[in-house]
Formats: sequence, C-alpha cells, structure tokens
Amino acid sequence: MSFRTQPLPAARLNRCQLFGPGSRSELFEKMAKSAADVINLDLEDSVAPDDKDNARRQIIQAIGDVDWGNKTLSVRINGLDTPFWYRDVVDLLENASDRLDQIMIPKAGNASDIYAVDALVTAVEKAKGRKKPIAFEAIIETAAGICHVEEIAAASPRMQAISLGAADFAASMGMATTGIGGTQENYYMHHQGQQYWSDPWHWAQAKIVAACRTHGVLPVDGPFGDFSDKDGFRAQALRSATLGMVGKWAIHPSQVALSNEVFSPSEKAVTEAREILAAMDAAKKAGAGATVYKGRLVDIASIKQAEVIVRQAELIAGNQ
Ligand SMILES: CCC(=O)SCCNC(=O)CCNC(=O)[C@H](O)C(C)(C)COP(=O)(O)OP(=O)(O)OC[C@H]1O[C@@H](n2cnc3c(N)ncnc32)[C@H](O)[C@@H]1OP(=O)(O)O
Ligand SMILES: O=CC(=O)O
Ligand SMILES: [Mg+2]
Repeated sequence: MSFRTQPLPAARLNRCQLFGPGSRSELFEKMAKSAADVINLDLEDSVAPDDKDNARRQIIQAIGDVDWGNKTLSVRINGLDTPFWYRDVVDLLENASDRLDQIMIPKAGNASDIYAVDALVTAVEKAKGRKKPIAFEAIIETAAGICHVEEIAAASPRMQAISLGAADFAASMGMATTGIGGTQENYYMHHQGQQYWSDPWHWAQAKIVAACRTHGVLPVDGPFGDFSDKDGFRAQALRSATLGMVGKWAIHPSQVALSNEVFSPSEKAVTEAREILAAMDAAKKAGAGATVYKGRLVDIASIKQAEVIVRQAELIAGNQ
C-alpha cells in the first residue's frame, strides 16, 4: 500500500439528500421536517430560466428563516456553462446566513470548474468576513466529468461529496434511455432463452467511489426518477451501498425513508461487526493476525471492514 493513508471523509450523515425546487417555497418547511440528512435547495434544472431570480431570493430568505435542525443544508447552483452561476454564488455568499453549509456544483467537468467556484467563493467569504467556510459537493453527470472524476475529487479542500447524476449523465453519454437511474429494459445479457439484466450505472459508480475514497470525499448515488417504484429504488440503493456509496438522492418525500433504511446498517450487521472486532482483539492478544468467526476467516482487513459499519452506526447514534 502507498505510504499515504486513505483520508476519512467528513464525519457526517449523508444517507439521503432531499431535493426541492427553489421556486417552490411551500416545500421548504416540509423538507426541513423530513428525515433526510441533507437538504438540496435547487437553483438548477428544476427551476425555469425566468424563475431563477425569484428562486434565489426565496432560498436566501429560507436559509435564515426555516429551522433546518441538524441537517446539512446545500444549494445546487447553476452550471458553469450558464449565465446564472456567478450570480448564484455571489448572492448566496453575500446574503445567505451562516446556516448555509454547502454549495452543489452540477455538471463538473474537470478540476478547473471546482477551482473557478472556489476562487469566487473564497473572495466573497473574505469580503463579507464569513466565519464558516462553505463546503462543496459536485455532480458527475457528463462524459467529461466521469473522465476527470479523480481530479474533481482532489480539486479543493472544500470538496465533501460527489454524486452520480444519472439523467444528465445518460444524455451526455448518448445512452438510449429516458429513464432516470435503475434497471434499463434493453441492458441485458441473453443466455439459453433467458434475459439477465445488467447494471449500466455500475462502472460509473465504481469509478466515482474509487475517486472519492482516494481523496476522502463521500460518494453518493443520485436520482431515481420513478418515485412510484419503491422496489426499483430499493434495489438501486442496495447496489450503490454494496459498492461503497453512502447515500442517495430523494426527488420525492416518499423516497426518504427507503434511502435512510438502506444506508443505515442493520442491527444484525452492527452486532456482527462488533463481534468481529472483539474476535480480532482476542486474536491479537493471543499473537495471531487471523482467526475464525462463525466458521469463516477474519483477519486484519476484517477489522477495517467492520470499522466501516461501526463508524456509520456511531454517526447515526450520535445524530439521535
Ligand atoms: C432528474 C435530475 C435532477 O436534477 S433531480 C433534482 C432536481 N429535481 C427536483 O428538485 C424535483 C423535486 N421534486 C419535486 O419537485 C416534486 O416532488 C415533484 C416530483 C414535482 C412532485 O411534486 P408533487 O406533485 O407536489 O408531489 P405530491 O403531490 O406527490 O406530494 C405529496 C406531498 O409531498 C410534498 N412534496 C412534494 N415534493 C416534495 C419535496 N421535494 N420535498 C418535500 N415535500 C414534498 C407535497 O407538497 C405534498 O405535501 P402534502 O401532502 O400536500 O402536505
Ligand atoms: O442532476 C442530476 C441528474 O441526474 O442529471
Ligand atoms: Mg443533472
């Protein structure tokens, strides 16, 4: 292993990110009362161009007025290819209260995109004497973004999370689908008369997870458009969790509980993880690096695996 140890990501819960358009202020209180760990107030694609100024004003007002509890409060700004993004950053940083935690940068294509937003944010923070540094999350949702995901993860000490945005990603890649995430009807293997569905998002997710883990950034799965399909959402979220992602977006309140459930380790998993740690502790005292737990090998790597689950359980317990 490299002598550089893998940095831990920010110690915060990110099991579910609930989105809502900045133009729909009647949703803000409902979002604040939800069980989502992260709130994403949107200035980008859920807001019509003529409504951007109004949405910006409403969001700035609500950041100060609404009780957001202990949630991470994030605003998705417009992409760097639009005339809106600089005004989003300047107005937010000049006028929003210190309750704002994070800015989400959509369609990040390379490290320079993050650098540009960082330069602007840093200047306004200094000019206004803002006490709390704003964190960044980015969305990988273009061909350029997935090619450069590692440099994006490393681009700024402000970077705390990266999501896969399945809708724009599919469009940018020229994928033959209008579905947002989940199983794609035509993506299957055929064997002896049977169809076996594959996961077209898998490779991009794995690439994002590796880049994030290398640089201590939280990897997150993005939207699942069909909010009436709970089984489909759960299957997608379970695959993401198994690959190392820490959470998923909710584009409708009905997806919040599902996401929280999938990205919270079960009691059984936590008990097992603690038992593995205890078994390895006993092995260490006996001078062994490996032992047997429930008939299977556990060794020093198992300690690190178990610690992932215990750390998440402790974060959840600390949040209650
Ligand atoms: C795909 C690429 C992306 O960029 S995704 C991220 C950007 N998109 C978004 O932010 C969209 C977020 N979602 C929404 O705007 C709405 O949920 C959509 C999907 C339009 C559905 O709205 P609507 O028809 O009002 O839903 P509904 O009648 O089923 O609502 C039931 C109750 O829940 C509420 N609700 C709705 N959406 C939210 C939300 N995002 N956060 C919190 N609460 C929400 C509704 O107001 C309604 O409440 P009540 O039962 O009447 O009190
Ligand atoms: O912004 C999210 C997406 O899926 O596109
Ligand atoms: Mg998008």
